[in-house]
Amino acid sequence: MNTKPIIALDFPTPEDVTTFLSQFDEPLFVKVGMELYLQNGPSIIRAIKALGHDIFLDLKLHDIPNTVKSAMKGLAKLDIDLVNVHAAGGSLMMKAALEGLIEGTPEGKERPALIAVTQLTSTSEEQMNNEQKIPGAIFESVVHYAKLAKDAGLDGVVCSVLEAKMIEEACGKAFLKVTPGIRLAGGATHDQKRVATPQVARAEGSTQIVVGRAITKAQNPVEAYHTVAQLWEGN
Ligand SMILES: O=c1ccn([C@@H]2O[C@H](COP(=O)(O)O)[C@@H](O)[C@H]2O)c(=O)[nH]1
Repeated sequence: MNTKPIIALDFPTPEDVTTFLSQFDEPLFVKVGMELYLQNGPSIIRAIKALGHDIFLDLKLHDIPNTVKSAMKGLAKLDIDLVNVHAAGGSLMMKAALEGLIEGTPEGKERPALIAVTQLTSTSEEQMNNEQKIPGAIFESVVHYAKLAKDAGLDGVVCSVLEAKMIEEACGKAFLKVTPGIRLAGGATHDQKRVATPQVARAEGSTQIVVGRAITKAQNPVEAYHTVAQLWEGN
């Protein structure tokens, strides 16, 4: 799996994406989320892939197993590298997602990696306790979901940097720990609750970092990307 920082393309239109990507002269790893995909559909994936970039399709599927399986079967036909579901959908749903992905991947193509969202990085422990009615520390819930995802045969999870080391201990180094909530030191945290810098992400065992606004809203996005990449790579 590509280890470049994953840039979250949280834009509404293909024009926004083209304008943003045209500033870069290298292949990137980008994330297409709900905002972009739900307004533009599969054509946006084809357009980004034609430019030579790797794609994480971040749709966080969460439904009954049969529905998720069928949806994954369809998504597997797109040229994507990484896709996800919510671990809260349960073991049967995660297994069904994997089956759909395997069945839908065209012959001769590598199946996209499949990961599960544990607890969103915008969720605080207090919120989890009071709103989801899950008692205890948030890391316990995150590690529990990571183990469920591993047992269901998934390739990894989305978690915050703060839980990456514990997941590595529980699920192994090769299990993907994809961590959003990345900020440069002193940067605005916006709606994120469990944040860390790229340096801490590297030290804690994240396998991939996801960076949105710290790059896309920067005055000079290319410079911000290279700063993040250097800190992440330890240069
Ligand atoms: O737990 C999660 C899962 C997904 N995300 C997504 O990552 C980016 C983060 O954007 P920033 O601007 O760097 O905060 C965004 O697309 C989310 O949908 C997440 O943040 N947390």
